[in-house]
Amino acid sequence: MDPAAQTDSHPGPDGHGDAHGFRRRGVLFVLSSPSGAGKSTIARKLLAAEPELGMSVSVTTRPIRPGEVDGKDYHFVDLEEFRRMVAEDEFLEWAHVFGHRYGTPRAQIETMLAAGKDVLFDIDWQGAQQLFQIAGGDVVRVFIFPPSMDELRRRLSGRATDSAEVIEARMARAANEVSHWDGYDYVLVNDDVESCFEGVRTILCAERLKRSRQTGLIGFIRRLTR
Ligand SMILES: Nc1ncnc2c1ncn2[C@@H]1O[C@H](COP(=O)(O)OP(=O)(O)OP(=O)(O)O)[C@@H](O)[C@H]1O
Ligand SMILES: Nc1nc2c(ncn2[C@@H]2O[C@H](COP(=O)(O)O)[C@@H](O)[C@H]2O)c(=O)[nH]1
Repeated sequence: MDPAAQTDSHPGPDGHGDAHGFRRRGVLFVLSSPSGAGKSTIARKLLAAEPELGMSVSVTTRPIRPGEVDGKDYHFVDLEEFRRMVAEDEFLEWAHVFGHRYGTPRAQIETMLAAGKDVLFDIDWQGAQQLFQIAGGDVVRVFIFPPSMDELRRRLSGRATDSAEVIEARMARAANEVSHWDGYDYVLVNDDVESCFEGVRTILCAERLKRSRQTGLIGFIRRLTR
């Protein structure tokens, strides 16, 4: 990634920052969990609630599921095209997950950051680690636990998008995914969708504030106290 895209301030509508005069840069916001714990569900709610947040749409060699839309849920490609993208260094990170390949295309992230957006990533622990290294540690990583492994299995079955064989493979990998939880900045349990969403949204808001630069703060305070 172009380091300038990652660290530059977004000038905001008045050229000096956001509506309050604060400069800020894009937050790289990662959600990981074992498959089926609910991160896509939380991600959808977060994107609907936060217009300044853009979604990183991954490229995958996995077959498309019923109901998925190419270009919205993923960019679905064959192995040859994925290999071409790797060879031409088009990925910020990529990994083997559940027998398929998944990668984050670099160009869309640069475009969103240049437009002043924060970026949401739904990626596994391998992707979170790679992104952390690329971004020099300036990544917010949230790990979502299911309430129990039985409930995880119920959710994977209830989603009705995968065969029994695929569900078993994902359950078999769940313990491994969970074992990486302590590499994350925040950990939440998705027992209830609404409260998990509120938790994730609170983390995003707090991290945005932490990164705010106070360039316009003095003027803002003067205007307030005039
Ligand atoms: N808190 C919850 N309570 C009950 N069901 C839930 C909850 N959160 C999500 N679900 C349901 O669980 C299923 C799996 O959720 P989702 O697809 O969001 O998981 P995921 O972590 O994104 O999975 P994957 O990694 O495979 O993409 C969906 O059918 C979703 O509606
Ligand atoms: N390292 C990456 N992991 C990714 C990426 N896109 C998705 N994922 C993760 O793969 C699994 C399976 O997803 P599914 O849609 O097949 O259920 C899940 O844990 C995702 O978070 C990526 O670009 N890089």
